[in-house]
Amino acid sequence: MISMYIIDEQNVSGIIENYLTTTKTDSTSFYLKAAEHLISYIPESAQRITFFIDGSQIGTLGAAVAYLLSRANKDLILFVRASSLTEETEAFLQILEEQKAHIYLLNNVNQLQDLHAVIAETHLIVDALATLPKTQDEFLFVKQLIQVINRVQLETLAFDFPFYANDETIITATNIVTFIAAKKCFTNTHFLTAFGQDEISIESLDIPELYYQDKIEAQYIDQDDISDILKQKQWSITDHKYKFGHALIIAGNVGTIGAALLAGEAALKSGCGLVSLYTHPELANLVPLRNPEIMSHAYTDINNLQVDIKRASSILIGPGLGITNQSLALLELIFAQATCPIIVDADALTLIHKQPQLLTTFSYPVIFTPHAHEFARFTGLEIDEISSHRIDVAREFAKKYNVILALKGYQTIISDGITTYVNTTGNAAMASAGMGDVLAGIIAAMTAKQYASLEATIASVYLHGACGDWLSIEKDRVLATEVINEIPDRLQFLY
Ligand SMILES: NC(=O)C1=CN([C@@H]2O[C@H](COP(=O)(O)OP(=O)(O)OC[C@H]3O[C@@H](n4cnc5c(N)ncnc54)[C@H](O)[C@@H]3O)[C@@H](O)[C@H]2O)[C@@H](O)CC1
Ligand SMILES: Nc1ncnc2c1ncn2[C@@H]1O[C@H](COP(=O)(O)OP(=O)(O)O)[C@@H](O)[C@H]1O
Repeated sequence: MISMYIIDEQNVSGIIENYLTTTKTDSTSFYLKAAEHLISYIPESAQRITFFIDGSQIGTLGAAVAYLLSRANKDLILFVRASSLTEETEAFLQILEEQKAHIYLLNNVNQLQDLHAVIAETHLIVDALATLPKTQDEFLFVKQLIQVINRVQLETLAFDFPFYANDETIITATNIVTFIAAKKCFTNTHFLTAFGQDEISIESLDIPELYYQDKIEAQYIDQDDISDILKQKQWSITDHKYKFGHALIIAGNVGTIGAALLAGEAALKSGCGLVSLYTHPELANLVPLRNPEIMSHAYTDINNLQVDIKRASSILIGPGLGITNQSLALLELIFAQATCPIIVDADALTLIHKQPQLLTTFSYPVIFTPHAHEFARFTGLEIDEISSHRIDVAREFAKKYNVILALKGYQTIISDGITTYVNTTGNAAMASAGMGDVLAGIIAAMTAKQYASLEATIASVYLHGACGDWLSIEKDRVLATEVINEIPDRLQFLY
């Protein structure tokens, strides 16, 4: 990918227009130059091609490509969905008409009945539609249009993004060439389910970042970003364990001690110098049997806990903790006494929802790590609403509560309310019990090692997914403990 930035698909036309006006670039030359690049996405074997274009700048790019193809003697059918077109589109269409291309104005639902037969005769569909429906009538029309296009099951090249009516009705493109930067709709769960990253290419249109930097909504995280973060900390031969941080973990209950162990082990393997685990009194003595490096205590040992709260360089609360009054009291204690970053995970997220006043009093970084269900419970939003607007809901939540949010799932979104990142590692083989507990442990270690909280969260999410990706090369399913064992090698690789 040329650009790792993500912008709203609805801003592209405006960015192109602004660029052309500000730089006083001749617009026809601009579209023709772009079309010369775009033509390489049209398979040579496609002789008869259907174009769908509209009044947007994407539509103009479609018309410009059609114009070049007509000069290469391709047979073209253009369906134009617009009440008004750009001047350049009008000009391209006029020449295309003279060259005997078939051009139809698409504005009537009755036309859709015959559409299928016409498209089916062609070899390729180019979707250069970008103007989303504004009225209910337009919506119904567009929905039916997309259904007809999809029923033909032809190879389909989408310009900028596969046109959609709503989350369920998206043109099933086989290839996508997106302009300027990646698009926000690509992070929508429905879109992610329908398309793979491999199907998306980016064409910058030679528009410099200056013309869209105020429109950047988020950015994908790449390996270099993580290396840059990790390299900020260099260890010396004289370092002792406290230099590598002390993670305090409050986790586990009867039946879920595994969650506490997974978080603790993940923190250790992520390079934390010391892990203190406070857990259910009946279980504390079992912890060293599984992992002797972890210092274990009963969470009823409040005196020791208060000392550790002051000594810790990060505090993780929640994995397998249970939703009890005892857990709530521990959460309140942490929020009252912590002097370091706090990671709020799993059951602690559910508890904090009942005590929102806690979120008005803290003066240290707080990191929330919900999966979609936990986030829905916290925010009261429907899971569908979250899935469709992952960047927006994550950013708004982080801003509202002044926390760092990692909204987990495929392409985890991380935001501090100002800058938003989209993770590029991780896969469905990782969808197994305890995987979130491991991530929480990694974040606890990274924050304990004094990486800035946002950077620690980004690096942890990327590292966690990178372990899963590495393991899934040879396995269909990846266990949480396998990810833990992979951490040191992946960490070293990323440094
Ligand atoms: N070995 C262990 O001790 C384990 C303990 N765990 C702990 O068990 C407690 C409960 O965990 P959960 O919150 O996963 O509760 P559940 O596993 O009970 O899930 C609650 C609900 O969330 C839904 N859900 C889970 N993940 C989702 C996602 N990514 N998107 C949408 N819906 C989703 C489920 O369908 C379910 O309806 C936590 O404290 C957790 O840390 C789990 O991490 C599993 C492993
Ligand atoms: N399909 C997927 N693609 C990428 N990452 C995934 C996928 N499914 C799960 N994960 C990752 O695994 C972790 C699961 O966390 P969570 O749901 O809290 O699990 P648990 O409660 O069992 O510990 C998250 O970090 C999530 O991003």
